[in-house]
Amino acid sequence: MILDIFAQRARTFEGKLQVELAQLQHMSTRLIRGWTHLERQKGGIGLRGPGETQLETDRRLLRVRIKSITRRLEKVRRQREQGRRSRKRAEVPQAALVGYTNAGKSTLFNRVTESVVYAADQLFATLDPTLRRIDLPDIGPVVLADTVGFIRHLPHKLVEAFRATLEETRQADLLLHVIDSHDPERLENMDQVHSVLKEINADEVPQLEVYNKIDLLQGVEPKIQRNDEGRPVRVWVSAVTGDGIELLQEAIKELLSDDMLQGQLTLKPAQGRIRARLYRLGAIQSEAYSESGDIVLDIRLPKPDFERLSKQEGLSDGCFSISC
Ligand SMILES: Nc1nc2c(ncn2[C@@H]2O[C@H](COP(=O)(O)OP(=O)(O)OP(=O)(O)O)[C@@H](O)[C@H]2O)c(=O)[nH]1
Ligand SMILES: [Mg+2]
Repeated sequence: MILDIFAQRARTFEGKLQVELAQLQHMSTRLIRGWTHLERQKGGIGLRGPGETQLETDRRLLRVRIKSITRRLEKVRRQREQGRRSRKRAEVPQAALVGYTNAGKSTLFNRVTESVVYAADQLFATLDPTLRRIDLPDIGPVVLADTVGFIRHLPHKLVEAFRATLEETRQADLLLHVIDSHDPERLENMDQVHSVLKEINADEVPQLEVYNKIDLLQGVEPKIQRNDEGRPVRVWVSAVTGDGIELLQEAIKELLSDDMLQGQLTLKPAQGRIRARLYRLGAIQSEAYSESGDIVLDIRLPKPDFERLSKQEGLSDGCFSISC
C-alpha cells in the first residue's frame, strides 16, 4: 500500500504525523463502511452484537487519535512557521535539494553540510533534521533543506501529505535539482520533477541542476556549466567521492549572492532613521563610528530592499560603497 511506502520514507516528525493521519483517516472510512454493512445485516433484530460495540470503541479511539495528531500537527506547523519567519527576518537565504527519488539528495545534503562550518542552530536542529544551517565563505549563513524524493504518479492526496517538504521547496530562494547522471531514465525523471514543481507552484524558483554520481561515468570531470550570461546552470559532482562539492558551493554562492547586496554604508548622525530601518530589515552586520562622528555600517540585504530604501530615503550613491 502506497501509504506504507510513504511511512517508511517520511523522515521528519511532521511527515510522520501526516502519514499517520492519512492512515487513520483511511482506516476510519473503512470502519464506517464496515459498520453500515453490519448494521444492514442485523437490521430489524434490534440487538447490539458484540461486533458492533467493538466497532464503536474502535471508531471512538480512532477519533481521539486523529484529534490528537491533528493538534500536534498544528503545533509543529506553527513552530515551523515561526522558524521560517525568523529566518526571513534575518534574511538567511534558503536552498532546497529536490529531485527524483534515489538521485542522491540526502547523500549530497550530508556531504555539503559536513564539509562546511556547521553552525548549530537549535531551532532548526530540533524541529527538523532535514534543515541545516551552513556557513558558506563570503556569503554567510544559508539554510539547506533536504526533501523527500519525487516519484511518478504521486497521488494528489499525498502531495498534501508532504506539505512540509513542498513548502520548503516553494519558499526556497534556490532549488538544487539533483539528477542521477548515470540513470538512463534521467530525462523522464527530470520532466516528472518539473511537473511536480509546477503543481506545487515552485516552478518560478531559480534552479541549479546538480548532475550527481559522476563517479559512475567514464571520463567526466567535476565542472560548472554556465549560460550565456555566465550564470551557473549545471554542476557535475559526486556526492559519494566528494568530487565537485566546492564547485557546487561556489555555484550556490554565486546564485544566492546575485540577489544580495553587501557593503559599507556611511550615515550622518542625523540619518538615524535609515539605520533604524536597516535594523528592522536585519541588514546590519556591524557598526562603528568614524572620527568625524559618522555611522559606518556593514550591511547585507536583498538588492530590491536596498533599492527601495535608498529611493525612499534619498540616499546618494556617494554614501555607499561595495568595498571601502
Ligand atoms: N555511485 C554513487 N552513488 C551515489 C551517489 N550519491 C548517492 N548515491 C547512492 O544513491 C542511493 C540513493 O541516495 P540517496 O542520497 O538516499 O538518494 P535520495 O535522492 O535522497 O533518495 P530519496 O530520499 O529516496 O528521494 C544511495 O545508495 C547512495 O549511496 C554518488 O555520487 N555516486
Ligand atoms: Mg533522501
